[in-house]
Amino acid sequence: MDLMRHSSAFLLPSIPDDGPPPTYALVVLNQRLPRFTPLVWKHAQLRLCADGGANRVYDEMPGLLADEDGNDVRNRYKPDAVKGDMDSVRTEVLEFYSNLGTKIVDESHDQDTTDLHKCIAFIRDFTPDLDKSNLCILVAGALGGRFDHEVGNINVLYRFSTMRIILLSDDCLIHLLPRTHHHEIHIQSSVEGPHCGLVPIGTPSGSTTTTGLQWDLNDTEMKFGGLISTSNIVKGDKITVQSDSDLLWTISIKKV
Ligand SMILES: Nc1ncnc2c1ncn2[C@@H]1O[C@H](COP(=O)(O)OP(=O)(O)OP(=O)(O)O)[C@@H](O)[C@H]1O
Ligand SMILES: Cc1ncc(C[n+]2csc(CCO)c2C)c(N)n1
Repeated sequence: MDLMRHSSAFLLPSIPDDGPPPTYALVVLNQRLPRFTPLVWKHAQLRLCADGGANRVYDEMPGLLADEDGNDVRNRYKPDAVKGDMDSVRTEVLEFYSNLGTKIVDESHDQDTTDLHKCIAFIRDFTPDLDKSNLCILVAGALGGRFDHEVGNINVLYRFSTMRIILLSDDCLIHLLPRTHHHEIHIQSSVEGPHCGLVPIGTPSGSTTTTGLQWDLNDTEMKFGGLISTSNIVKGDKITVQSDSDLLWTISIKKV
């Protein structure tokens, strides 16, 4: 079985030169911007706002870069596209970015998929210039907030399970570990950990085996209603996971 490597290097000021770095794309959702949004914005080669996410960039980016001129920040942090059903983005914000050259994609006819879903499908299908050979999509503001939205955001990990997508908040990140691979998670201990979890959402896991955790699993069954691994602790700088089911990996983000 093939090995999949994971790293939160995008939270570091500069990405270490220890192998080919992923191409990052950023999707900003309609929640308070995580404090590291300007950093991941710089690492990303494509930046999208999901509907009301554009209001957040417009309203909050200047506050995250308080030592810079606010108007200058607004002009420099220009999304490549705003996409969604357009019921939350303000008209003045749409006009501001469209005058700067941002692509506006109105999909108000589709009331069956979320704005995040629409953004991921757009990245997959309509960005021919983006190198997708090692693409990692970062989603800012995906956690903490309305529970229906959080669950909808997690469901997007499953609907696009062959794409690398990382849900982010100020406090933690979540991504999928597909059962089709063995996994090696390289811990960036200056910015993440030690609290972590492995959660079998969707289907129970008959067997999961890990190394590098305080409470490692050894051919262990996990299911809702039984054991799931929450409040675990990373011990080493490398965690390995193999499972017969898709699992969610979550790790805390440090307030540095
Ligand atoms: N409170 C929240 N918690 C988590 N994610 C959120 C939250 N609010 C918005 N989002 C995410 O941001 C995206 C865009 O948000 P927006 O408010 O524009 O959506 P919406 O479709 O108008 O939502 P609704 O009509 O259900 O309030 C959503 O699709 C969702 O992924
Ligand atoms: C069974 C079912 N439940 C909820 C919705 C509503 N909904 C889901 S995604 C979305 C778009 C949000 O921007 C809306 C309105 C639906 N269509 N079908």
